[in-house]
Amino acid sequence: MSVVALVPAAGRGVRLGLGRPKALVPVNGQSLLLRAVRGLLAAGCVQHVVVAAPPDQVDVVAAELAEVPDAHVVPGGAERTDSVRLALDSVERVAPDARVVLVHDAARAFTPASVVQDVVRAVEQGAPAVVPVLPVSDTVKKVDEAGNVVATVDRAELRAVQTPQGFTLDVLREAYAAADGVATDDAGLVERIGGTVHTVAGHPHALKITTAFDLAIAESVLAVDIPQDAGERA
Ligand SMILES: Nc1ccn([C@@H]2O[C@H](COP(=O)(O)OP(=O)(O)OP(=O)(O)O)[C@@H](O)[C@H]2O)c(=O)n1
Ligand SMILES: C[C@](O)(CO)[C@H](O)COP(=O)(O)O
Repeated sequence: MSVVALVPAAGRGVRLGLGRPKALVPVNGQSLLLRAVRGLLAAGCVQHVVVAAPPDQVDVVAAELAEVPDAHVVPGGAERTDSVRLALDSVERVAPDARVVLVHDAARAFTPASVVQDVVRAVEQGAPAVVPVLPVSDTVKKVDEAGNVVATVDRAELRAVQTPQGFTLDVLREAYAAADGVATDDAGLVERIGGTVHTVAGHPHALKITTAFDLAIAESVLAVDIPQDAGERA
């Protein structure tokens, strides 16, 4: 039985604003996608990777991953959920012995190996769905359409959710089969079918590179040779 990781990498990177898919943006000479895929395989518990590429850039992405024999590339879709679904559809062909599946954003290219290992371990120990989380450090307020504060939310009950998210293959397939529309994360689809989603500690280095500021952080801090688990975990 093996572990397969699905890597949605078909986004356009609009908020980053570099005019190219974010996954192909290099940090210190290595693309976010290559870093994310190498990071998954280096964790030692993932055997197969399926990357969802922008449909018009499948060849470019395949060339980017040419040196990674365990990575397969499929065309992605219009929304992240569509891209994950298309990658999931290929698992039977690419990794027929897989029983555990991770879904990991290419944009979280600096995720430490320990987070990948903790998520896989939790699924293998019996959790049907697992997400890495961090506590929320800001005060969080709910606002109305006019921008006025309606309530202050108790942040002790809140967590910011990262990837990789881990699932038994059966549960993720069931969640996607039942999915009506998109979700901002894959565990959300498991919640919709009444599944229990377990949490493990995330890591600040697993941030999602979304804006130019995030990229600057990666270029100045994360891409240097730091111990994988340096920094605070939840
Ligand atoms: N249709 C899409 C949209 C997003 N993603 C992937 O989902 C992850 C998280 O998405 P996000 O950070 O929002 O990336 P983008 O969609 O590229 O960002 P933007 O909204 O700024 O264009 C990224 O690895 C992205 O490539 C995807 O595979 N398919
Ligand atoms: C899946 C995710 O990374 C969990 O935090 C996040 O929801 C992706 O969000 P985006 O809407 O694709 O930026």
